[in-house]
Amino acid sequence: MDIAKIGIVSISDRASTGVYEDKGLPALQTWLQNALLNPCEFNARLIPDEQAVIEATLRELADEQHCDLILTTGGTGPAPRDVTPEATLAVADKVLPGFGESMRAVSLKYVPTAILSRQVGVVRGSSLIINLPGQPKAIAETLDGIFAAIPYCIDLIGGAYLETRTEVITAFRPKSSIKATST
Ligand SMILES: Nc1ncnc2c1ncn2[C@@H]1O[C@H](COP(=O)(O)OP(=O)(O)OP(=O)(O)O)[C@@H](O)[C@H]1O
Ligand SMILES: Nc1nc2c(c(=O)[nH]1)N[C@H]1C(S)=C(S)[C@@H](COP(=O)(O)O)O[C@H]1N2
Repeated sequence: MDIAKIGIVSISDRASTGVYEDKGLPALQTWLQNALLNPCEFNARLIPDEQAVIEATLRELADEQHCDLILTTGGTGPAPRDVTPEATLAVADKVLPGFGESMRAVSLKYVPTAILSRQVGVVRGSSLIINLPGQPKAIAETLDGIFAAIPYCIDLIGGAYLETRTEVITAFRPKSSIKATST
C-alpha cells in the first residue's frame, strides 16, 4: 500500500502563540488515521494568520515535502485576519470550486454560520490542498461529508493511491480506476 504523505496545518493566532491549546492538529490527525488504511506520514504545522507564512507553508508542504494531501484548519471566515483562502488561492495551479461548495452545504446541517466560511479546495502540482473551518468540531463535520471524493482526485493529480476504512468512509472511484489491493 502507498504511503500517504499528508500535510496538516492549523492556522490560528491564539493557538500558535499559546493563548489556548491547539486542537486542530490532533483533530485532523485522528480523523485521517481513523479513515485511512494507508500508512501515513504526517507533516504538522501550527502557524499564525499571516498570509505570507501560510503561502510559504503550503509551498513547502507541496513542493519540498511532496504531500499528496494538505488540510488546513482556521482562518476561512470574514474577519480581517482571516486570510487562509487568499493564501491558498495564491499558491494554486487549479481551483476545484466543488470542495468549497460541498463543505458549506454539508456544514449548513450543523450551523447556520457555515455560509461565513470562504474555504476553498485547490491543486498545486501533485498536492490537493483543502481548507477547513477553525472550529475543531468542524473538521469531522466537513471531512465526513466530502472525503469520499478525495482519493480519486489525488489519483488524477498523480498522488498516492488512498484506501479508506469503509466503516468510516467509502472512497468513490469509477470502476475502471479501482486497483486490486492486498486488503
Ligand atoms: N486551532 C484551534 N484549537 C482550538 N480551538 C480553536 C482553534 N481554532 C479555533 N478554535 C476555536 O474556535 C473558535 C472560533 O474560531 P476563530 O476562527 O475565532 O479562532 P482562531 O482562528 O483561533 O482565532 P485567532 O486566530 O483570532 O486567534 C475559537 O474561539 C476557539 O474556541
Ligand atoms: N461544519 C462547520 N462549519 C463551520 C463551522 C462549524 O462549527 N462547523 N463554523 C462556522 C463559523 S462560525 C465560521 S466564522 C466560519 C469560518 O471559521 P474560521 O474563520 O475559523 O475558519 O466557518 C463556519 N463553518
